[in-house]
Amino acid sequence: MKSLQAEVTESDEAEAIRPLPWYPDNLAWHSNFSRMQLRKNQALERFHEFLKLENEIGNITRQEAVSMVPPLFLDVHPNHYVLDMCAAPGSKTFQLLEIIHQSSKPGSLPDGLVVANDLDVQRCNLLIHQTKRMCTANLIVTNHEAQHFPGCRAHTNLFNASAAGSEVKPHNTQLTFDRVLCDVPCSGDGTLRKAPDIWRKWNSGMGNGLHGLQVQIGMRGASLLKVGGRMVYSTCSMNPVENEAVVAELLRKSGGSLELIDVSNELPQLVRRPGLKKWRVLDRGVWLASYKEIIEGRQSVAIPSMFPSGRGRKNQADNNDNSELGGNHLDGSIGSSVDVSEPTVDPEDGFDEVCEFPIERCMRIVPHDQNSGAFFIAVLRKIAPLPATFEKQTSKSANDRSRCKLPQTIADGENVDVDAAVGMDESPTEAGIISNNQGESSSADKPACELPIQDNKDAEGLNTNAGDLEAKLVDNEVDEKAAIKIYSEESKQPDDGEVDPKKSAAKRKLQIQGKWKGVDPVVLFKDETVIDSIKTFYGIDESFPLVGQLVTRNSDTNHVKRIYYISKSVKDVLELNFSVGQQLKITSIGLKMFERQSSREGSSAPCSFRISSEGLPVILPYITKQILTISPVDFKHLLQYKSIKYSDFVDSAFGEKASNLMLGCCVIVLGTGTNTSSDVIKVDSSTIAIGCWKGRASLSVMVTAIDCQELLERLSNRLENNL
Ligand SMILES: C[S@@+](CC[C@H](N)C(=O)[O-])C[C@H]1O[C@@H](n2cnc3c(N)ncnc32)[C@H](O)[C@@H]1O
Repeated sequence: MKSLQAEVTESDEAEAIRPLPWYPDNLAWHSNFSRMQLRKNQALERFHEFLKLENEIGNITRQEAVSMVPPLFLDVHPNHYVLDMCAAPGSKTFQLLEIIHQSSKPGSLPDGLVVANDLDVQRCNLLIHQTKRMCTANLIVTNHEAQHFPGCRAHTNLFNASAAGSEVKPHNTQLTFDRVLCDVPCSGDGTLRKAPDIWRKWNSGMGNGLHGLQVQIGMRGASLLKVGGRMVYSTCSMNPVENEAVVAELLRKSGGSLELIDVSNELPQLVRRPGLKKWRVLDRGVWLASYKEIIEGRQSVAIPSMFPSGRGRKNQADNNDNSELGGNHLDGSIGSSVDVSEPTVDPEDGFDEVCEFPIERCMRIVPHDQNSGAFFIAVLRKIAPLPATFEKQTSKSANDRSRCKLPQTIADGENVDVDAAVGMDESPTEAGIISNNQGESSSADKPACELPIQDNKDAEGLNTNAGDLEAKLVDNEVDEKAAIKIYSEESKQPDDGEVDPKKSAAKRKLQIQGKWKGVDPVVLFKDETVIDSIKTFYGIDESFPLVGQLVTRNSDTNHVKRIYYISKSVKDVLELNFSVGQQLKITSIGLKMFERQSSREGSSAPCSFRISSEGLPVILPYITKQILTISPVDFKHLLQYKSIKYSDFVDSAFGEKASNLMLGCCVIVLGTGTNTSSDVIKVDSSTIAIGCWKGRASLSVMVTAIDCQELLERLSNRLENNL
């Protein structure tokens, strides 16, 4: 790689690419080339092509280095339930999925799952497009305001209720997570180096305007976290109001249930600086050392929790409850606004407040320490259930957002959290919500009562996505608009085959009748005739669980076009979601496993469903029919010519076996020798297999052009290395 650098810069002093020393197992590498160099420099053309191809396939993800840090501190294990609260465009979700899947053997799925949520529906589509490369059955994508993420708590009476035909098991009565990532919207000043525009646009009002929302998201994350679980709070901003102040407020509100973990022993090679113990708040050009200094009329903009002590002033205590941004002080029992004692003061400067928590355990990553973007990260552990008021606040607001029409009677009264129980519509008391809904937050999705929105005049140009500039595909090189278009066009395609205007109208009606307007319903696919025909045709081994783990997005099960496979963990969440009246607004779920054949030849095949490329790796070890191994030379020809007559295969025995397969989809596995049309097919992590169409006269590949290209490269590497 040094020579590559030399060719570009006429100097070989710096390395072209190098592994990031702090990333485990050398899995992340840093490139010194700018986007411009990659695009324009001819010497880098092949390298650039390689990056683009591998990115498209899903083998490489291009990402700002520091943006990869938060998931590492989550300490995710394959059996964990992980919630990524503000997930789009999904670079961290992808990393989380990689960790969940890291030790999975071919054909087996991890016990954990990732729920990736984002408020913005278009960005959710982008996330779906990005994570599709992962081919995972362990992901659910949802579209909620993170601060109101549904708790899906089933009422105890529902334990035996059959929802969508499935029983809810008592241990599965609430959606809680082992790990929660709050990579919240922020003002994004940490991305200044690569997004210099921020220099002109940024103002202190942006951070002040987001503080309340950030606290709310953190609070909701904490309430959805299991006791003993870890939560990471992160921003790509260096503004303490969006960072240390938020973390301190979470600690304050949690009343000792959350602890800020000292992670100085983790990723020791990552250079980081401690969190700030004291800071001042800038409001309209005035630096404020404490809440006491706020001028009249600005109390609803700069609030106590933005300051290191988190304390308000006595004569404001009552007013704060209703006027403060973000509704942090609703109940008056916990939190800063009602604490009238004098703030802690640093004796050295006489008036600056000092944060009472071990806030230095937070991490600040600054650009000049290791040539990176800037990031703020705090790692929290839940050591006890949260105080009732904290839980109540967050679950109340969540339930207000996901009302469902279930009876309000609670037979066994005691020990039931009435607020959190399904369908318990309490009158909402939640305080001001920063209106940052850019998505399709419909009126149905609005709180019944919204308190005043924060005075945001100062935050002109405030963009709750600004924090995402770091992830705004500057690195990913994905054309965001194009990807959204591709995805939405794809998702617009009727799931039920050909476009029939009558059918489309009926389908629209079905959707409108659903709980989440405009979102295709998730339906468990149970058509035994179809499932049996698939099982018989491909000889799918009984040990592969199909029943109960197939879903579609089409209520008209007779015209299903795509069938998705879900892991056991996703199935459990789905069943819980059914049982609580579909509180989760699911925009994507499962791995596309089977697709209906629509061609004329396809409809005359014994099985009308083909195996999709995404699903093939999961089901491959269980397929016993319609599967053959092929020699490298014939495989190469097949990828090059896309379709080959049976008599034209170099290995004539293979050609004959292929011609004897049943009409329809089949699976071709790359063998190692020259004559490999043997009957014994071994599958391991290095196995290469593709879906093909066994026609009357020829065998044709059923993979995309880009997949063919990548497979040809892999094949030539293998042949070169004699693998
Ligand atoms: C910093 S970005 C997240 C980047 C993402 N974690 C990644 O690594 O690719 C913040 C995201 O929060 C989303 N967002 C803004 N307000 C939100 C809210 N109230 N609830 C959920 N998501 C929100 C934005 O749409 C944006 O995608």
